[in-house]
Amino acid sequence: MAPQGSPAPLEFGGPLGAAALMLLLPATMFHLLLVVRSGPARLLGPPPHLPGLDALWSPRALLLWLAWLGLQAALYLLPARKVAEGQELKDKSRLQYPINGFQALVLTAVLVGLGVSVGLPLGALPDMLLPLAFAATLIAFIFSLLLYLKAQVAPASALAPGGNSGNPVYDFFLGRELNPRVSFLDFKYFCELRPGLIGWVLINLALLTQEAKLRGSPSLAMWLVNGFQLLYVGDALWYEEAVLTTMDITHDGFGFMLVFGDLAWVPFTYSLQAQFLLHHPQVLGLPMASTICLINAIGYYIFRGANSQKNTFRKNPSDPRVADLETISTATGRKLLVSGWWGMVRHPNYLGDLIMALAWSLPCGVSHLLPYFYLLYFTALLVHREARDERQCLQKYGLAWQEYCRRVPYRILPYVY
Ligand SMILES: NC(=O)C1=CN([C@@H]2O[C@H](COP(=O)(O)OP(=O)(O)OC[C@H]3O[C@@H](n4cnc5c(N)ncnc54)[C@H](OP(=O)(O)O)[C@@H]3O)[C@@H](O)[C@H]2O)C=CC1
Ligand SMILES: CC(C)CCC[C@@H](C)[C@H]1CC=C2C3=C(CC[C@@]21C)[C@@]1(C)CC[C@H](O)C[C@@H]1CC3
Repeated sequence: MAPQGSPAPLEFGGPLGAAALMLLLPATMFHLLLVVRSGPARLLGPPPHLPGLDALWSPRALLLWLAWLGLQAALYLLPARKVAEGQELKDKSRLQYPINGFQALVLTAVLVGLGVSVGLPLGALPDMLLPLAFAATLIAFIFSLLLYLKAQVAPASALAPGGNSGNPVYDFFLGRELNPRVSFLDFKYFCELRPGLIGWVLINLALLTQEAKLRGSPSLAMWLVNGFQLLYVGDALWYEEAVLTTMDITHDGFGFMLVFGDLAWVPFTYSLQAQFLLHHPQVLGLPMASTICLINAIGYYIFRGANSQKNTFRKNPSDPRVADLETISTATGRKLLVSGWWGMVRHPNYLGDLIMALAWSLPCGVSHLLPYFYLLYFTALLVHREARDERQCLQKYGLAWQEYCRRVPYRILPYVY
């Protein structure tokens, strides 16, 4: 299907950038998985050894990851407490999405609990991370290829604004179809929240279990990392409906970037701090632990406050919780908040998220840079994402957006950026 209308500007450095990222992202993930278990655990040093194919390839790991995807897909298809409508599409239709992500998290916890009580060796998972990550990467490449082929027969109205440049490498990376689905199973929405996010907290739990086995009990640092990240994932699934308005769902196609990000990058690199703690135990005193909890609480307060304020406002601007906030009118009929959290900086939710990212690394001490990888990567991701969002908002809201930028000059960090 030929791309329609004026071509969207190329992002991520065009085809060359896309090709480089397709190599760099898996390479970085494997580098992290290898160095985290090495003695020096140097983020920038070479890995202790290069694994042979026998260390990477395991049919058992592939089957396990496929079974995991199958289980999460089955939980997705269970009756939901609510069915939400997505944003209006090019053809004026709206897709329907089940809101049962939190239910999937709870049911997974129950199933894992039952499994462990009858001898499921959860503690064996940390030793399988390398072959599991390899299986997830293979699945990501094959799945992205199938999605690319599926898009060849999709109607033009189903294609994403980006990801249809005509260059196969670029389009494979960004994704051609906006909302690929088979019947009620929406692949992008499913992958964004379920297998990766729930897989991440399950890997964390396995690392905690293994630490308890090795050292008698989990360390305070491991409890904090598990608790903070469980709160983050639980929150994402509780407020699942909010993901329907993110640029990933409304703007980006579903290609290698998101498929790999959701299925491999999130579970295997976002669990880096817990992996680090298993191999490099840290002693954490109560005063430091309390300070870190306070930092996480402040981050969460800003993150949740900002996200909820915008979501409430977008759902119903006359809701008493947001009705008093100052706004700017736009030509589209929608308004922009210019006081409250969104009057402080233009992306207060990113600020809260970054503060939490800091709190997740601090339990790992300050002797290594490696556990701070997430904070560094996430800062780069959010700065880039903020710039992409601003471009899209300028296109959508024109002068009103310029006025908003004038009234709220800082993007993420007040008086700094
Ligand atoms: N852990 C991770 O890896 C990641 C986490 N995140 C988190 O996910 C959450 C969602 O982030 P993201 O999808 O990037 O986008 P946002 O939730 O920040 O949404 C941006 C959109 O909000 C609307 N908006 C912007 N300014 C205003 C305003 N002043 N008043 C009203 N509406 C406004 C615009 O859409 P419109 O006007 O059309 O409503 C804009 O496109 C964030 O908390 C982020 O930190 C994001 C990426 C990765
Ligand atoms: C591998 C690449 C560098 C980029 C991959 C990006 C993805 C990992 C992220 C893109 C947007 C995401 C969002 C979330 C998780 C990470 C990805 C998939 C959340 C679900 C995290 C929890 C928040 O509450 C909502 C987020 C929405 C966006």
